[in-house]
Amino acid sequence: MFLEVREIEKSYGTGESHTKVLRGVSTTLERGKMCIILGPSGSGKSTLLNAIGGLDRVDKGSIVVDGLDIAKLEQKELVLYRKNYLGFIFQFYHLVPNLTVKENIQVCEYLTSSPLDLYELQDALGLTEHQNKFPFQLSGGQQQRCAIARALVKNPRLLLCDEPTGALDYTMSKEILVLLEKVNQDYGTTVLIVSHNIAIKDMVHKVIEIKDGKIEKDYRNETIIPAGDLEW
Ligand SMILES: Nc1ncnc2c1ncn2[C@@H]1O[C@H](COP(=O)(O)OP(=O)(O)OP(=O)(O)O)[C@@H](O)[C@H]1O
Repeated sequence: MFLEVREIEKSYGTGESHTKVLRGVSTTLERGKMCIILGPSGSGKSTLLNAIGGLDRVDKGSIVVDGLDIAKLEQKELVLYRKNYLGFIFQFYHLVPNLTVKENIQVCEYLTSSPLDLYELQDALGLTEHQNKFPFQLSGGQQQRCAIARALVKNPRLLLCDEPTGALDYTMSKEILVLLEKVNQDYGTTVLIVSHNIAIKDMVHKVIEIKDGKIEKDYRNETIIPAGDLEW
């Protein structure tokens, strides 16, 4: 199994402000599959994604990614894990404002000895004509495409997406979902998406629904609908 999450628990705060956010979460994901984590606001979706991404530590349980038990890693090893295994996409792109599209992607290209071809990637993501523009000269969808290219250039094994379409309108959201699907198909990248958009559950291989820090539903889709055909 590519990803195995076993009985993880996570709390924030102490005393009266103590909140148990993840209460024994277990799940798995096969290599090369797409998965969505759904659930109400505050249910623990981002906390789970951040734990898998090594951005936050869990209190109990284990998270094994491609054979690596990340809950056991020291801080320096966690940095290497994020560098060597992961790509991140967030709701608000987080591009470097004074770098062009191409330069934003290059920042991550230098993180690996075997990056994907920058120009092919720009082409695949429709960024070639925008490569010399700065983020403020781009639409939200174009900025997110740049963020996807930046996450992908180091050819990560796992792409973690926290509300990747949260700041985009319908058309641009769909364009980004089609791209994520293409990335999964063309590069075989395992993709884990946190979103409030329940339509996405029809285009992914696996659906996890969280409520109050526990998994309520966890199932595989028998059939999946192409992202371009989703309606919401
Ligand atoms: N660093 C933190 N310190 C304290 N509490 C936190 C921290 N991060 C998250 N929480 C709390 O943990 C709970 C779960 O947060 P999380 O962001 O995982 O939820 P979510 O399901 O992703 O919500 P949303 O859909 O609104 O983004 C919330 O009650 C939140 O306030």
